[in-house]
Amino acid sequence: MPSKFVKIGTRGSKLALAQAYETRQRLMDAHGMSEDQFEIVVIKTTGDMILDRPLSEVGGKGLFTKEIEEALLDGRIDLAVHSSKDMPTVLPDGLEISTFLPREDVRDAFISNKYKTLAEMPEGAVVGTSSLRRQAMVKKLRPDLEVITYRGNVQTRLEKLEKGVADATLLACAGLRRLGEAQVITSAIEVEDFLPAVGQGAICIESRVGDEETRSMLAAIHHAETESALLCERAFLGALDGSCRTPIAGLAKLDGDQLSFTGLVLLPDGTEYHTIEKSGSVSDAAEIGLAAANEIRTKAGQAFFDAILSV
Ligand SMILES: NCc1[nH]cc(CCC(=O)O)c1CC(=O)O
Repeated sequence: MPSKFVKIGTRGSKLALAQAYETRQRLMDAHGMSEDQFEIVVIKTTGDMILDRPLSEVGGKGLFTKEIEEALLDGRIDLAVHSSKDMPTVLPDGLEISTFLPREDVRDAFISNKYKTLAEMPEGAVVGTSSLRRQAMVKKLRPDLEVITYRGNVQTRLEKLEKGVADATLLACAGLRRLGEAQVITSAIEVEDFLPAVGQGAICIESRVGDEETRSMLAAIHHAETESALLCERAFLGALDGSCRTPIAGLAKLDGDQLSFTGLVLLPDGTEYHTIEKSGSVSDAAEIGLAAANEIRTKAGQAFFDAILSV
């Protein structure tokens, strides 16, 4: 049993705290540790402070991670818990993603008090979302709907729905489940219709390179299948120079030692999109993601990528 006192760094949103508590609980179960051997250290990030603009307008990478990574490098925390979806593909020197927890439901949820599915919405109905990927995919499936962008955490987005600012919204099933809010899901949208963001539903844990004590403690809660899927998806995103704010989707599925990846890139207005499918051995997860990125770049052309990366 680790004798050390463990400091877990996290953002302060309800979802981030739920992820930190899940990590703490898994460590307690794996090592017979007690809650008082942990401290949850809440760190405010740039992304938490700017609430009045879409993140795509704020720009810059690592809006939800930079301040937490500084605390990790300074030794103020021993490990940081993140949504993989919000993690940049390039980490600062000296840090690594050492651990993935078992992935939750990867699907997006359709949430509405008026309609049961996206397909059922009448022409001109309003979907509110903060994500360019979701905006683009709604436009691809239903060009006749209106999409408005709004920001805020899961709670404030649900409140906006209550107030009638939009007729429906889309959120990750995983986040809602972790918040204990799964009852608000009107219907889960299958990934064949609505491809999730790279990393959606997967919690990852970042630690210092060379901190073997923390690493070996974390090894007991690591989920290798999730890591393989994420290696593939993050290689795809990284090679395309995308982030959680670009209209890029990707999902790797594992079946025994086989991995199949689907990737999708879209213009924000949904008028043009390109898909790619690649499969191979799980041991080549990152190579499959890279190959998919190279093929989709050739397929879509550089002008298309210049357009989506400058939005
Ligand atoms: N960008 C915010 C964010 N980051 C991770 C999740 C959901 C949880 C997850 O995908 O693990 C969310 C909210 C959402 O998209 O609904």
